[in-house]
Amino acid sequence: MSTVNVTNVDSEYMQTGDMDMTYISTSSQQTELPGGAEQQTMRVYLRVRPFSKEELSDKEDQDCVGIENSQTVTLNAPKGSANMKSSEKGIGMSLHKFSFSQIFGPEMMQSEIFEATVKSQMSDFLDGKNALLFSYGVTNAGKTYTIQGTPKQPGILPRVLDATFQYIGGHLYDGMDLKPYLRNDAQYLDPDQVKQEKSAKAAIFASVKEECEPLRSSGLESCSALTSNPPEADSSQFALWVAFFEIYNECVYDLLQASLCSKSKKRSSLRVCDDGAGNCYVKDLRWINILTLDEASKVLQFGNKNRSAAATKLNQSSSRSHSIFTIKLLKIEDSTVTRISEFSLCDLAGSERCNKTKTFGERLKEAGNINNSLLILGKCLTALRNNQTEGMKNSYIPFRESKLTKLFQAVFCGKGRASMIVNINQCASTYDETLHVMKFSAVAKQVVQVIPDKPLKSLAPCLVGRDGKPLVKNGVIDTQALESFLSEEELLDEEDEANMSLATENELANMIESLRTKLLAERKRNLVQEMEIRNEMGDAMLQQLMESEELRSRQIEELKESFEEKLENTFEIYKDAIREHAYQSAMNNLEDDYVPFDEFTAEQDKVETLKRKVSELEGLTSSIGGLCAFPTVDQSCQTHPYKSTEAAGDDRCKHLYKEKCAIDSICEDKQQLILCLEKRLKDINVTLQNTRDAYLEKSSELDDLQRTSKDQTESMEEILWQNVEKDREIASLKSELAKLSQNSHMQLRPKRGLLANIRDAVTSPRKTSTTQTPRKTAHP
Ligand SMILES: Nc1ncnc2c1ncn2[C@@H]1O[C@H](COP(=O)(O)OP(=O)(O)OP(=O)(O)O)[C@@H](O)[C@H]1O
Repeated sequence: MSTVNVTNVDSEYMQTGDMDMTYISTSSQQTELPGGAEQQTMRVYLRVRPFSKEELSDKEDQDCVGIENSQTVTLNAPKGSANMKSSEKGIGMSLHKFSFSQIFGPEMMQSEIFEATVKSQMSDFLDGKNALLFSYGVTNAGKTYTIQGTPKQPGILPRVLDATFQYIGGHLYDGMDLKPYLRNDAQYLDPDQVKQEKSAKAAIFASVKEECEPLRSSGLESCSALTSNPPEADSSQFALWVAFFEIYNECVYDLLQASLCSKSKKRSSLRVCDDGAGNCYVKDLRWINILTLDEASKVLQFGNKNRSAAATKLNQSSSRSHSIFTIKLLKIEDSTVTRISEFSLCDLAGSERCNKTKTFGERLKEAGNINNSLLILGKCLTALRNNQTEGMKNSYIPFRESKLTKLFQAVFCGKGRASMIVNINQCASTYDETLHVMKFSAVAKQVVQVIPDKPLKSLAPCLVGRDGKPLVKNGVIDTQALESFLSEEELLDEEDEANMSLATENELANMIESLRTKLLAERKRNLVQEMEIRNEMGDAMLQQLMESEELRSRQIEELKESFEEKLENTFEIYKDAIREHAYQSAMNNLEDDYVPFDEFTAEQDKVETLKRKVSELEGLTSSIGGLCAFPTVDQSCQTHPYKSTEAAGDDRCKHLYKEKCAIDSICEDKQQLILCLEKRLKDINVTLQNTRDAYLEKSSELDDLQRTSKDQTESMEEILWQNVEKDREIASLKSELAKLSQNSHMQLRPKRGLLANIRDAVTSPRKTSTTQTPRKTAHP
């Protein structure tokens, strides 16, 4: 096996060689947090028990356990063990290495164990904080020996009691009228109740009188005081109350019930309830006020007599239950309890497996329950560890799945410091179970605890009277709150079966009647609560809907505005472009035929003048023709008798005729010009017509564009219409919601989950609205 440096390695386990598996966690890290709180990994100690004579003669010593140093131990699989067999098949390793906060070898004395393990918890306890110590291991590994010890070798418990009495010194409160109540509170007892307490205590002591050996006489001298005593001048006093109970087959039994000693009667189990602040406690558990160490010793002996100690093949006096001894220290100032701290020492049942112990019937059930509660403890520790590991998803911690973890949930969640002593023997025959225990402890060692510097304010005790109603809490009497959680805890219980078999028919009927009344009250309370939650959720949903509606309308308004602006801009651009285009086209067409206006009017004037001249000449010609028929040139020369006058007239005619011809030709030219101008006019008209056509064409394009923009406007209107539909949906949702809350007033609906109901309520109207709402037809 290769050696590894075990310090500062932070993995759960790592392989260090062919046949070597190392399970190490960072050795107990302690960090100071702001505000003085302390954060550290759970302290897990290992105690290795010495071999007994029988074990040595049975050749149980096969070097399975090797202590390397004060924090590292190796486990070497012996031949024939399941672990060796699987490692031979290539599954897993045969050599395992584990690290602990501290390892105690077989030679370690009880006093050394006490000093090294519970020192910090002890001072926490005396300082007003809670502490929890587990002993965990396979059966016959030395758990009870470590916790309780023997009269000659007292274990941790008697030493804790002794150290507490040493601390209290002369400040002991012997009034017995202030008693622990629920989990963290105290009750003020009237004289009658004090009498009852005294007689119960006397009954216990009477039954153990003869057998009791005072603890102090048997070796507690070495127990040193862990903290300095309260100063003499300090007027505060301390009362010490103890309880002793066991969890057997997932039922809680009080080990200090006097009746338990008689075998004829069946034991009644106690209920684990919630005090309303998330702290579980054992209801009706007997608390005994102890004034001396001798009294404590008697209480312990009495409880031990009651323990379920059924014989198994491995250990004739093996304890088959988890036994829990709890000490409560009440600090009393001016007749008021100002502080309560609790130290629980839990001796867990053996963690062996069924096949190994050859268990059958009742023993098989025991083993199942033991393994189950240890499994849940392991699950809780694993979940706690995982939740504290960065990057790991927060997982559910199954505290409430077993009585054991339910009771100590608060301690694991920061209301105290927990530590664990893992007990192992070195026997080859129990190697596989021992390996299992070691792996479990590797997980426990990685659980981080945050221990507050001062006792938590929320744990400040509440003092209650005989009726259980608080006298004062934070200076204010809060009877209503207490009443509500007391009625709750009555109803929170899961198991009454254990008591049922003992009850008479009448008692059962009464019980049923009272349960029915409680059930009705509980239903009523639930209904009110459900209504409140519904209303709250309804209001929240309505608020959310209104906000989202407002946001959507705002968005639509903005969208609409931006669209309109864009459309207007586009229109303007198109209009300008069309105007420009029409002008350009007109200019292009006109350019070729362009006649300056002045020239054109001058031409027209000339034409008019010429026309006038032509008509004058025509008038003149016709008047001459009236006097003498105008002859042809040859004819006039042959026929006229008076030649001289005739010749003069002929010349004039000829001259006129020439003038007329010249004028005719000018007229003809002018006519030509007019025709030409008319033709040009026609051409200009055609050009104008073309320009108008082009303009019309562009106009139609503009119309198209307008139509397109109209379509866009319509699609926007469509969006707006959809919005209206959404509004309708919202309105229908609101009315549905109102109906729902009305319904919840009217009838108690089966509790199938509030969220499911709301989801139904929310989804059903949506479906109908989407299928039935008529769609708006598009505008033409
Ligand atoms: N460190 C030790 N030194 C001497 N004897 C020890 C030591 N540890 C345990 N023993 C003895 O071993 C036997 C078994 O121890 P114990 O009853 O404490 O085991 P256990 O783990 O509590 O068993 P179970 O789970 O069955 O109750 C007892 O006789 C006890 O006295």
